[in-house]
Amino acid sequence: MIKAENLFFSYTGLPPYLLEGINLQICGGEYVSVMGENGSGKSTLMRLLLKFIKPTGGSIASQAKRIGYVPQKKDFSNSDFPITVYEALNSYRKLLRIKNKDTIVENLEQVGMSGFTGALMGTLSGGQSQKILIARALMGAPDLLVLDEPSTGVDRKSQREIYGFLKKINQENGITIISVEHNLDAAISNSTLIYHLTGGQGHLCTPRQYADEFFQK
Ligand SMILES: Nc1ncnc2c1ncn2[C@@H]1O[C@H](COP(=O)(O)OP(=O)(O)OP(=O)(O)O)[C@@H](O)[C@H]1O
Repeated sequence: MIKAENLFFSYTGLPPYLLEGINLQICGGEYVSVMGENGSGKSTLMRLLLKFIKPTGGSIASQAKRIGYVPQKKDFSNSDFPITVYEALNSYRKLLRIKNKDTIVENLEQVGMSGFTGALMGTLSGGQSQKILIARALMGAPDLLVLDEPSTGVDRKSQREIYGFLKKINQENGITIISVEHNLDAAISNSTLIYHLTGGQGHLCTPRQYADEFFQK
């Protein structure tokens, strides 16, 4: 699905490198949680995989047909440009040139937010906005969904709903998921693999192996 080979990256293009010789292969159908300390380069690695930025060295190959992206939580409350949930999704629908307007309600239904079409984005709670961002990312039926800290600023109930939903679309619809996580419980109980990034390098392991390593420290 996605393969990074000998990936080097620094924001200046010069040493020292933030990412140093990353080799990562993620097969279709996996649910990979990317863990690591603040500043270890998790979001940067996601931006590289999404081709938003170019690697300083190495290569990235992706076989994903369509990628949905849920960025780090945004605060819509102070927006100078108030926009309803429907408008937010409809503009994205137009961008993707999806003709069927029913897609908007169908996607909102999937995340349990169909009653919120007329709500202003700025009036939604953290969990509600995150669900809307997930609904938006699912437009166009992606085969790969990339999320950056989906549970930040989200209460426990909404976290349970969001992770339950992500696990469901991974297991039932076969959508590959790569999710930057600080939530250890969620990573261990939901993902099929964990990618641990530290000191510019990473290693892939099972949630079980990760938990064993974590609790031995
Ligand atoms: N656009 C940028 N230009 C220069 N440096 C940046 C840029 N974006 C991030 N950095 C730096 O790169 C390093 C890694 O940032 P990144 O956001 O990838 O880490 P992270 O592991 O996702 O962190 P966190 O867990 O805090 O979200 C940090 O030192 C950050 O300051």
